[in-house]
Amino acid sequence: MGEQVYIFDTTLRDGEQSPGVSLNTEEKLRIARQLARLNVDVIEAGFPVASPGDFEAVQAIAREVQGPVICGLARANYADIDRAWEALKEAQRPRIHLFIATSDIHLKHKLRKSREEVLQLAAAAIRHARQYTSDIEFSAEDASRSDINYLCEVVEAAIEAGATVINIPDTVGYAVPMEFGEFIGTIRQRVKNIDQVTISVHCHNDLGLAVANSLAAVAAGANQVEVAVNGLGERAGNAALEEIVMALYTKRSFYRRETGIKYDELYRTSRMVSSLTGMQVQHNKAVVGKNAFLHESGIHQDGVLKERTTYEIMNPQLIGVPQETIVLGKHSGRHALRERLAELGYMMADEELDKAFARFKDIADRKKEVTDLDLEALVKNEIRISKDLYHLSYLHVFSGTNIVPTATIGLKRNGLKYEEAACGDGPVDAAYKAIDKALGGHHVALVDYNLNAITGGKDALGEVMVRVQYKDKYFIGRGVSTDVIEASVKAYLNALNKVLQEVGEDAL
Ligand SMILES: CC(=O)SCCNC(=O)CCNC(=O)[C@H](O)C(C)(C)COP(=O)(O)OP(=O)(O)OC[C@H]1O[C@@H](n2cnc3c(N)ncnc32)[C@H](O)[C@@H]1OP(=O)(O)O
Ligand SMILES: CC(C)C(=O)C(=O)O
Ligand SMILES: [Mg+2]
Repeated sequence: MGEQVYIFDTTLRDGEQSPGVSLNTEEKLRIARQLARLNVDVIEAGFPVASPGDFEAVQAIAREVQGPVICGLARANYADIDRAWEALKEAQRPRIHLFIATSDIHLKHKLRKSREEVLQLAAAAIRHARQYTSDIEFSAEDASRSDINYLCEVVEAAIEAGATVINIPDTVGYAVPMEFGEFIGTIRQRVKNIDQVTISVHCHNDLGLAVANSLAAVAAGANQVEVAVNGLGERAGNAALEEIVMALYTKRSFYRRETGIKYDELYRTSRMVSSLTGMQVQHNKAVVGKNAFLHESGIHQDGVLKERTTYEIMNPQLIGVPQETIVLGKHSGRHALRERLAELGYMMADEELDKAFARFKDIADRKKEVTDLDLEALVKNEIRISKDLYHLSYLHVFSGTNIVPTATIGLKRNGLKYEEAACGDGPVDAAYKAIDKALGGHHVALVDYNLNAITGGKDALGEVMVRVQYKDKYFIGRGVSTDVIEASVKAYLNALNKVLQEVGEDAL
C-alpha cells in the first residue's frame, strides 16, 4: 500500500462547536479514550484559552491519553499560545495548532489588518510556539477564499518560522472537489520546502462536499485530513471521519493511501459520540446510519441473499456493526448483557452494569425481546457522567379530551420530599410545570424536545431527549420508558440535574 494519510480528529474542538453541543471534561475524556482505541493519529482536544472548562479538558486528555498526538488550538497571539502550552505540556506527544485567516474578506472585516501584518503575526506566533514544542501546525483560515499568491507567501513564511504541519482549510465549505484538488496541487508546486512538512486539509460541509473535497485533496497530495466523528462541527459540520476512512479503504486501488484506523471501532465510536453529544445520526447517513446496511426491496434482498457484495460495497462487520447472535430477553444474565454492551461500545464499570441490569430486567419484563437499540437507549443515561440530585418518586397525570391536563409530581433529594401539582397545555407541559414548581423555580430554559420510538411495535420503548439552556451552556437530558410521559419527565429531570451538578444552586 501507499503512503499514510494521517487522521486528525477534531470532534472535541470543531465538533464541539456544533450548535447545541456541550461536553464536560469527563465526557471528553471518554471520547478521547475511544479515539485512541480507534487509533487516530491526532486528537484536537480543544481550544484552551476559550474557557476554564476547555483548558481543564485539554489538560486532562494530555495527561491521560497515550498514543495519538494531543493538539490544542490557539489564535496567533502569545496569550493563546502560552495557555495552550500550559494545557498540553504533560502530553506524551503535544502539538500546538495556530491559526490566522488569510482571505481578504477576513483581513478587512474581521481582523482589520493588512496582509503584511497578518504574515508577520503568523510568523511571530509560530516562532513563539516553537520554544515550547517542535510539533507546530499552522492553519491559514479561509484558505480556499484567499488569493493564492498571498496564501503561498504566508505558507512559505510559516514553514520558515518553524511550522511542521500546514493546514489548508475550506473554512466556509466554499470549495468544490476539482478546484480544491488543483488548489492543493498549486500550493505543492509553488511553496518552497513544502515537501518538508505535512500538508493537511480541513473541509466544512456547507455544500455537502466536505468529504469529496478532502478526498480530492488527498488525491492531489495532502497527507493529513481533519475530520470529526459523524461529521460534527461548526454549522453544517466537518468531513465525517468514518466516511473518509471507509472511502480510502474501499477505493484503496484508486487512492493507494492507507490510514492506521482500526475499522472495527468505527461503529462504536459513532454511537458513543452520538450518545454523549446528543446529536443523533440520521438513518440514511453513510457508513454508520441505521439504514446503511439494510435492504428493503425484493430485488436487492434477493441479490444480497445470493451474494452480499451484489449490493454491499463494505462489510458491516469490518466497521464493527454488531451482529446479533444472542437474543437478550427476560431470562438473560449479566454476562450476556455486559458482552452485548461492550460490542455496542459501552464498557461499563460493575456499578454501572448493575444499574443497567436492573433497568434491563424491568424492560425485559414488559417486552419480548430487548434489541440493541433498546439497550443503547437504556444505558445512555448510565454512561452520562452525572449524579442525580433530584429523583422521581411518583408521577400522576390526568389528561384526555375536554379536560385540563394536570400532573402531580413527587421528587426526592437527600431524603427530603418535594411534591407539587400543575396544569398545562398537555400532560408533558403539566408535568414539566409541576417539576419547575417543586424545584422552587429556576433559570433554565427548555430549548428542544424530541421523542423517538426506539423499535417498532406496541411495546416500543419511547426515548425522550431534551436540551436545556442555562446562560450560554446547553445540557442534554434523556429518559426512556414504555410510557412516553414518564420518559419525558425523566429526560427533563436528568437535564436539570446536570445543570445543578455543573453550575450549582445558582441555576435555581
Ligand atoms: C474557524 C474556527 O473554527 S476558529 C475557532 C473558533 N472557535 C471559537 O471561537 C470557540 C471559542 N471562542 C471563544 O471562547 C472566544 O471567541 C475567545 C475566548 C477565543 C475570544 O473571546 P473574546 O476575547 O471575547 O473575542 P471575540 O471572540 O469576541 O473576538 C475575537 C477576537 O480575536 C481576533 N482573532 C480572531 N482570530 C484570530 C486569530 N487567528 N489570531 C489572532 N486574532 C484573532 C478577532 O479579530 C477579535 O479581535 P478584536 O477583539 O481585536 O476585534
Ligand atoms: C481553526 C481552523 C482550522 C478551522 O476550524 C477552520 O478553518 O474551519
Ligand atoms: Mg473548522
